[in-house]
Amino acid sequence: MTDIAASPQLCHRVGVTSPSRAISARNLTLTLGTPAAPVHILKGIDLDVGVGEVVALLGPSGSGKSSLMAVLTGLERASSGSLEIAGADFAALDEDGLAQARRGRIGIVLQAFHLLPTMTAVENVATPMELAGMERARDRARAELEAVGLGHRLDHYPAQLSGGEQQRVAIARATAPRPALIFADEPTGNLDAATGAAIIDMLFDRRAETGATLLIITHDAELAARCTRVITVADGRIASDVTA
Ligand SMILES: Nc1ncnc2c1ncn2[C@@H]1O[C@H](COP(=O)(O)OP(=O)(O)OP(=O)(O)O)[C@@H](O)[C@H]1O
Repeated sequence: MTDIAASPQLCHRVGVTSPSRAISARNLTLTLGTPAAPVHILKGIDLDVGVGEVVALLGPSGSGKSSLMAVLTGLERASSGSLEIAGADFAALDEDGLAQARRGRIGIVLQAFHLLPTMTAVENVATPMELAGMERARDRARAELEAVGLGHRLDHYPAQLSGGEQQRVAIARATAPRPALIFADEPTGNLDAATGAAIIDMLFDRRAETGATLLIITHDAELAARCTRVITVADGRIASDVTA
């Protein structure tokens, strides 16, 4: 009998472990608002993203990019459709299940950093790993902060750091658990151009180092050009999908 676990190629084919697709979504919809006044935000999204792809998500304001990211990260439950993220069936999970599936699988970087103000840089990076029961969380947090050039800021609080430094902490927090996927929503939106460019270099470097799949929401055409694939969202649907 073939030992599936001992055959990575077969694992890929049968989808037992190490799925070759990071994202597989079929006919995803998201409707919010009230029953009397429903807002149809996502209107049937079909999307496959392979492991290691670097995808830019473009589209006009209000087109549904952040909502799509919220669904793909499990922060928001789709109203209908199927969704597999790094081998986990997100459509079948309840809130607790989604939270658990996110841990270690997904790293998120947002425009507004979202660091905890009462924790130092190393605590901000280590705490999610500690909560997820990962070993050596502090050591890993220190190493990741060193990798983003903040080895000299480990014990600083967010208020003692510049915007660019805070975003580097947020990147370290997202990448330290070695997630299969990193999602970034306009990660340079609060930074000046030079700092923003340095942050993107850092994010791309860390992604390359970890082999994660990266999906990044941006309005910046230059940044989109650095991605291997550009998806445009319009009115809750995928309007175009171009692989370089
Ligand atoms: N909780 C909610 N209830 C009702 N409508 C919502 C809710 N959240 C978002 N929307 C609407 O869904 C649409 C898509 O919003 P979303 O934030 O996903 O767009 P976006 O493409 O990310 O926009 P931007 O580029 O401006 O950030 C918008 O029209 C927004 O007003």
